[in-house]
Order: sequence, then C-alpha cells, then structure tokens
Amino acid sequence: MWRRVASLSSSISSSFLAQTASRLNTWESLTTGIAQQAKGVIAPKEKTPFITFVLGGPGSGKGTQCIKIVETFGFAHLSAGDLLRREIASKSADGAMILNTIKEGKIVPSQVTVKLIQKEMELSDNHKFLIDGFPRTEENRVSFEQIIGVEPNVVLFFDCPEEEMVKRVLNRNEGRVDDNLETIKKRLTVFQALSLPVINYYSEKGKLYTIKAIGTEDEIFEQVRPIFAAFETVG
Ligand SMILES: Nc1ncnc2c1ncn2[C@@H]1O[C@H](COP(=O)(O)OP(=O)(O)OP(=O)(O)O)[C@@H](O)[C@H]1O
Ligand SMILES: Nc1ccn([C@@H]2O[C@H](COP(=O)(O)O)[C@@H](O)[C@H]2O)c(=O)n1
Ligand SMILES: [Mg+2]
Repeated sequence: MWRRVASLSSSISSSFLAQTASRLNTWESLTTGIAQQAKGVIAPKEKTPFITFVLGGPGSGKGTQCIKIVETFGFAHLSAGDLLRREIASKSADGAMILNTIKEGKIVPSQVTVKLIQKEMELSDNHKFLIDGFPRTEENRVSFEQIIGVEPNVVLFFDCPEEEMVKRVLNRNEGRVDDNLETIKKRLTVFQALSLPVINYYSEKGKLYTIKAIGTEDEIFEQVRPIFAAFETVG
C-alpha cells in the first residue's frame, strides 16, 4: 500500500526531519503532507510517481488501450469514470448526484473525482499510473495539481472521428446509463467545449502525444507502444 504507517522513531532529531522534509519529492503531497511526515505518521514512497493522463472523446478507445498498456508496461489503471460508477454502486452520499451528472453527460465536481483518484493512488503499490478520462476540464486539471501536487509526465490523446466514437459507444453493450444517443451528443459537446482546451494546454506544454485512434485495437496500440518504450529506456 502506498500510504503506510511508519515506524519512525520519535527520537529522530528535528534537524534530521527538516532535512528529510526538504528532500521529499512530489509523492508526499499525495498524502496529507510534509507535516505528517515530520510527525512520523507516514513513510515516504520510495519511487517518484510516473503519471499518464489518458484523454479522448467518448468511445475513442481510452479504456481499451489502457488494458494493453497495463499488460505491456505494468501501470496501475485508474479510470475516473469507473471510480465514479463505483461510488454510485456503493450508494455513497455523492452517488445520486454522480448518477444524474453522468446521465446528463456533464462533469462531476472536481473535488469529488480528485479525492477518489487520490485514494486509489494512495492504496496502490505501483508508482506508474494511467489516469483514464481525467482531466476532463480545466477545473479538473487545476484541482488535481492543487490536491495531488504533481503534474503528469505524459498525456495521451486518442483522436477519433465523431461518427466512429458514436458507433463504438452505441455498440458497447455494457449497460452504461450514458451509452445512448441523447447522452452521447451531450458528451461530445462537453468534450469539444471543456476537454479540448485541456488537451491544447498539454500540447503547449510539450507533454501531449496524439494517437490516431482509428484502425484495429492492435494497430492503435502500435502507436502507443513506442511512447512508453522510450520512457522505459530512459529509466
Ligand atoms: N480500435 C477499435 N475499433 C473498434 N472498436 C473499438 C476499438 N477500440 C475500442 N473499441 C470498442 O469501442 C467501445 C468503446 O471503447 P472504450 O470503452 O475503450 O472507449 P473509452 O474511450 O474508454 O470510452 P468512454 O469515454 O465512454 O469510457 C468498446 O466497446 C470497445 O470494445
Ligand atoms: N473526470 C471525469 C470523468 C468522468 N466523469 C463522468 O463520468 C462519465 C463517464 O466517464 P468515462 O470516462 O467512463 O467515459 C462522463 O461522461 C462524466 O459524466 C466526470 O464527471 N469527470
Ligand atoms: Mg472508458
């Protein structure tokens, strides 16, 4: 588990703690922070996180390609949509609000989604994360930076024509409440208005890798593979 109770000795000097705190890498902001480290409550994670945001319109094939990335490169896959659907299924306090938002093809308040992602990251033993379907809006993006305190290393954008996305979603057959023509149209509008600006932001930052998301699943993965292979070589 990422967040472990540490057995740091209470006899550790304050100067040592100050030095340690100053060396803490970005991992620590995932937890409740340096203050708790200094109190000896939480042990730092050994490895720097490697974060990939996976973006693209509804049905562009994000989830499908994430499965292949996990199999090939050993990432932990955190799908924002799956985490939200799990909240609905667990009948949590936010469940009804999340269900209505998803049915409307709108975006759940960032605080809710980021907290779910944060919890999963903390529970994971992995340090390589694929965060699928997030950030969907500038608000999502800023909220992640503020709460988690890290930026992505890589941003993948699955670029797919609208008619292909609609066809795939309508054929998905997984019983999702948003897989109907009415909601898909709304989701496509939200994607254009709110998600494309986030994609442009990462393009300007030089972090964006655009994948032409047409062809077979294997053909598309052959565009994805070299991106992660290059990072593996770097170390
Ligand atoms: N290259 C492909 N060719 C044809 N169908 C595909 C391809 N990739 C994925 N699919 C199918 O399209 C549907 C949507 O794919 P997937 O669920 O991966 O998309 P997504 O981007 O995660 O969508 P959403 O944002 O709605 O979760 C699935 O039924 C999947 O099996
Ligand atoms: N960052 C996000 C991600 C998703 N949602 C809501 O969930 C719906 C389904 O998401 P998928 O990634 O599984 O397609 C999406 O349409 C949103 O309603 C969200 O609010 N914020
Ligand atoms: Mg998906």
